[in-house]
Amino acid sequence: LLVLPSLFGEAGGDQRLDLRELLALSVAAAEAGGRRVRAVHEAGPDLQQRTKGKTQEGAAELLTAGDLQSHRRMASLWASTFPGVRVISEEHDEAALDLSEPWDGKIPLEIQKLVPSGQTVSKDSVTVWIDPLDATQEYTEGLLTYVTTMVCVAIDGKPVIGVIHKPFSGFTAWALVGQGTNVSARESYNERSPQLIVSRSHAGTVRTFSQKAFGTSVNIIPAGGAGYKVLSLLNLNKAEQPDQADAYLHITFIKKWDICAGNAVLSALGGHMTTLDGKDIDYRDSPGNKEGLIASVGLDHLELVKKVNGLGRAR
Ligand SMILES: Nc1ncnc2c1ncn2[C@@H]1O[C@H](COP(=O)(O)O)[C@@H](OP(=O)(O)O)[C@H]1O
Ligand SMILES: [Mg+2]
Repeated sequence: LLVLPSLFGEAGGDQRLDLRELLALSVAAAEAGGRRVRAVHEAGPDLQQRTKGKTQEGAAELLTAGDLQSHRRMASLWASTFPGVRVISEEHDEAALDLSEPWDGKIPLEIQKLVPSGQTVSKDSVTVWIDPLDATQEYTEGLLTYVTTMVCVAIDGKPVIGVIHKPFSGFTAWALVGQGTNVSARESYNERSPQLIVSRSHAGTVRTFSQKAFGTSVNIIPAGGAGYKVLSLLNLNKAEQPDQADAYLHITFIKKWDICAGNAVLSALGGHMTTLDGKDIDYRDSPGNKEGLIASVGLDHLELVKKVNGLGRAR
């Protein structure tokens, strides 16, 4: 492990951020948040679950102590390490952030090997998206394999760093577009008749939609969590990732903290995550994405888009 003392105590003047440090902090934050998610579950059974609102489709949006504590830890790490960086988290917390436990500055060996240091970006170009607990619904149901914590760093609106961490297995997928990643795509995917992974709790009419796009015999795998569904497109063993799919399809509203990290991981592998009409998603601005989502790697993404575009989403 390498410690970077230069990281701390920099006076305000330096507005450049090192990409490798951003990646290592993203991993550290996702894992630290994951420890909170796990601790709350282990202390259970009371997750202090409550409803924070409703989705546009009328489903309850749940919040648990796991979401909140993970948010506090993840947001505090960012705030104490890179003050002033724009961070957008799914959760808010009026309580002051805890700046007493900053990032230790250690760059994991695996990252040191794959990503050279010294590449910097301007602080103003950065937007950090935090999902302190993806698949909250499934977390409350005890379906823990779906649960992830995610961090994404967008630069000028493009997803460049993605981290998806599974607190209950300890696995972390990370990627820095154009530089390195610890995950890979599978050798082949089924293009003619792709297995689609879709939401189990915010599906909308995705089943009918999929049949219109890919034929009535299309194979659909319902699963929780946007992070989990992206992992199902990768080359991971079955014990880690029970579901394996060829494409991820989502037709209802979704927020950018749910999808940015997965988008970065897929981009790093040469894959794509776009709206249903094939547009890239801009991660600079407002959190909502109303245009649906199709994600793939190792497939002709444009062909997929041709099948799902213009079908009328009936949301
Ligand atoms: N229609 C919708 N409106 C708001 N959020 C949605 C949504 N569909 C999915 N999401 C969010 O996207 C994530 C993945 O959804 P799903 O598991 O249904 O595929 C979940 O995030 P959180 O668990 O972080 O809230 C879920 O709340
Ligand atoms: Mg989420």
